[in-house]
Amino acid sequence: MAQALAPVSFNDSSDITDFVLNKGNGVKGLSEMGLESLPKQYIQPLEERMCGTKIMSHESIPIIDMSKWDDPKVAEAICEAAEKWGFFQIINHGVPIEVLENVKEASHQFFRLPAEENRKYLKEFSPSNNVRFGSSFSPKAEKALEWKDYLSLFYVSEDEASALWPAVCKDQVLEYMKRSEIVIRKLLDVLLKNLNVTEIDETKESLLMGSKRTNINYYPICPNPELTVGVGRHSDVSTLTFLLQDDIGGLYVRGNNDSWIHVPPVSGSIVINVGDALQIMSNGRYKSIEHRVIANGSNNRISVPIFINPRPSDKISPFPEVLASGEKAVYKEVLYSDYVKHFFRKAHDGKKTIDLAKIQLMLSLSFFPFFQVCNLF
Ligand SMILES: COc1cc(/C=C/C(=O)SCCNC(=O)CCNC(=O)[C@H](O)C(C)(C)COP(=O)(O)OP(=O)(O)OC[C@H]2O[C@@H](n3cnc4c(N)ncnc43)[C@H](O)[C@@H]2OP(=O)(O)O)ccc1O
Ligand SMILES: O=C(O)CCC(=O)C(=O)O
Ligand SMILES: [Fe+2]
Repeated sequence: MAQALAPVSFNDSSDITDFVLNKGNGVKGLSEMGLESLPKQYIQPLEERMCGTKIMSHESIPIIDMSKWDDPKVAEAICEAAEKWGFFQIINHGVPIEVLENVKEASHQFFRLPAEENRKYLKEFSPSNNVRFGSSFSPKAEKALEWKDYLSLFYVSEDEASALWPAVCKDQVLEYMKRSEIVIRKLLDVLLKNLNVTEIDETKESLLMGSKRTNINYYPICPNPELTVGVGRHSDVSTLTFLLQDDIGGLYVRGNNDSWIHVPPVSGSIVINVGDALQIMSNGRYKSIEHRVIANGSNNRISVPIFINPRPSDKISPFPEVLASGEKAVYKEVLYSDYVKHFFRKAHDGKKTIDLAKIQLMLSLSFFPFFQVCNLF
């Protein structure tokens, strides 16, 4: 049962920000007050709303059955999906359904806690930088806030997680992460073989899956879902993202020609998507595709992504094996923690984060005779 909130009235918009972000009520607190209309901070500009966009209802991202894992057709389907779509769903992946159900239930338990409990994990109060409760994405940088609360758990060790993660969900999240590991290794193995990387040594293991972060996203019922977003357009900064969603739906992936494609909930499935780090390491062969989540007027929604990342101290760049045939590097070397900080310090802005790593074509003006002539005047 949701906690009944004491009546709160807001005099101005800074009261709402304080209630949601500083007091730790989240948008969940706003939603449970039964607001009749969306506070103005959450109203997105027209171009960021879903209405008016082209939705390709007859298209869908691939669904890949992993039960016949050794079948070369499965590997082929995975690589093709990562190249063409950057997104696919997997079924019969080997993570027990019970583990998935338990993590969804534990996520609801966390978001059923009173605000005083959740508040303990706000950046200012959290016992560790590795556990963080928040709302929206980057509130200080955003012109319009997003209708989402989250708990973000950076994995360091079982001991640290046992000591610091919230008691209502730590065991279930740890089990989910442990069981997903084998599937993630299989996927990376296949994707890397296709790039002529036949051995994942210690260095590559760190670059591909040296750190893991699990987020629990909570999208409460919204009074005017058409005016806002759950999560704005972005690509993930991970190597791969392993995403569990519940049965509500609302995740959209960018398709061709400015269109959007829904990722329908499929019972027992996991959504896999390529992140920017793998796009960089594969020199653009695998694509991290823009995606977003709409707000919902009648149901609360939960999703639980595991972001598989390089270590913060790793320097990422295209793998030598990918460039061995003479292919030109499209991306330069970047320190992964710099890359992630750049992502977190701005509002969601589609695929712009990766510009940080792009090698810019320097056209020296003096190279062209025409400009040399102009320079004379
Ligand atoms: C929240 O909504 C989201 C999230 C996402 C996430 C998509 C991903 O792909 S997450 C995978 C990211 N990779 C990693 O976490 C592994 C590497 N980690 C690191 O490099 C570092 O741990 C770090 C994340 C860069 C933090 O380093 P630290 O030195 O501790 O830096 P800070 O100063 O604390 O943070 C910098 C800046 O980022 C903000 N921030 C930090 N962690 C989070 C977090 N978990 N969630 C949200 N924001 C975070 C922090 O507030 C700082 O900003 P300030 O303005 O406060 O200075 C996709 C879509 C979503 O909607
Ligand atoms: O909630 C979802 O389905 C996707 C969330 C997402 O894109 C993210 O957390 O990076
Ligand atoms: Fe995402």
